[in-house]
Amino acid sequence: MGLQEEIVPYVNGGGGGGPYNDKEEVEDTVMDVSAALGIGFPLQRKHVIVGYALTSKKIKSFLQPKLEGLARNKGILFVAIDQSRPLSDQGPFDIVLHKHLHTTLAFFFQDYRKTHPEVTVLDPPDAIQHLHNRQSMLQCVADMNLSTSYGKVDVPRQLVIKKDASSIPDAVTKAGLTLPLVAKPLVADGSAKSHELSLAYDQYSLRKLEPPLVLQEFINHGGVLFKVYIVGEAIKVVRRFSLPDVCKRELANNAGVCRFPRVSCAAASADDADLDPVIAGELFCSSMILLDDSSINKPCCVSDKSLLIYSNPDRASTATFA
Ligand SMILES: Nc1ncnc2c1ncn2[C@@H]1O[C@H](COP(=O)(O)OP(=O)(O)OP(=O)(O)O)[C@@H](O)[C@H]1O
Ligand SMILES: O=P(O)(O)O[C@H]1[C@H](O)[C@H](O)[C@H](OP(=O)(O)O)[C@@H](OP(=O)(O)O)[C@@H]1O
Repeated sequence: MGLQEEIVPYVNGGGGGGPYNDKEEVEDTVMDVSAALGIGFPLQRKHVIVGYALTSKKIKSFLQPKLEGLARNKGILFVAIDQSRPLSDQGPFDIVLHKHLHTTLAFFFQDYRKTHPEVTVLDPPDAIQHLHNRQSMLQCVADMNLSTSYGKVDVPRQLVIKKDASSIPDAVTKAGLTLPLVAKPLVADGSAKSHELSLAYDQYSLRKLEPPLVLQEFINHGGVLFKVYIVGEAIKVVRRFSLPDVCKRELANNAGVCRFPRVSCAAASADDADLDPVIAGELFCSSMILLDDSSINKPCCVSDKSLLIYSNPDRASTATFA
């Protein structure tokens, strides 16, 4: 069985909805990702050991038996890291993979990277610290100030409320934010609570929210967003259904703050959906899991945010990280 046959069922989760739908793309991406991680096929050595420190939730969703079996057939072994013990007492590892380290292990990581420079640590804790906060994580996008003839990359106007919910209405007025607003927990630590988002139609209802939080202006973007997965040179864009546009009439006829579910998850694939030509023509990335080249053995930036595409009156598109 070739690489493609082995990977596609897993990558598509058997029932579609995964980021890849085309066998060639799967193989190209696996090769690109392997090259980005310094894994050459056929493997130059007996096997590559990937140590992982993941939550049980992430292990369940990511490290599925099909992936482990496929990896093993290619000489790549996934080994769980004991998060209560120093990394140097474990291994040996060739690559270390983690997400949302708790402080003990983050401490072990810093020491481990000094004593094991030969090991590729993906997303070194000190390089992704700013991503655990919904204000600082978007700052790197705002600082890019990226604008071309095709359009610009932007972030929604937003306001951070650290405490005292009663002050929110006045703060929104003072900041000049336009309703509706998306309310998001300030902390983005991967917990279920960090994904509890709400849509506010009037600012006085905002008093009910629980700081610390970020209030973002809602950006109409045609109900579709784009997610980009990048590891080294490997790039994959998928389209996902998103929150529908909010028109003025809907805004006038609605009040309060409404919690909404996780709308753009893998099951909400819009890859085969008919897109508004204006949006479809301006392919930008959206919620991006960015593991740029610098993440391999160097400080890196991992971005995992929703990027919304909408067209300005001047026809140029704006890609907005949200
Ligand atoms: N400013 C915004 N304007 C319009 N829609 C938004 C905005 N911010 C978020 N959304 C909608 O809310 C969804 C979730 O937003 P976001 O990605 O910030 O939260 P999240 O919990 O990190 O999501 P996930 O981890 O599931 O990708 C987005 O997919 C998009 O549909
Ligand atoms: O659309 P996907 O499945 O890529 O969305 C991911 C999202 O990009 C983040 O990776 C989430 O991880 P956390 O921020 O750590 O929660 C994933 O959430 P999870 O609950 O499924 O792990 C999303 O699936």
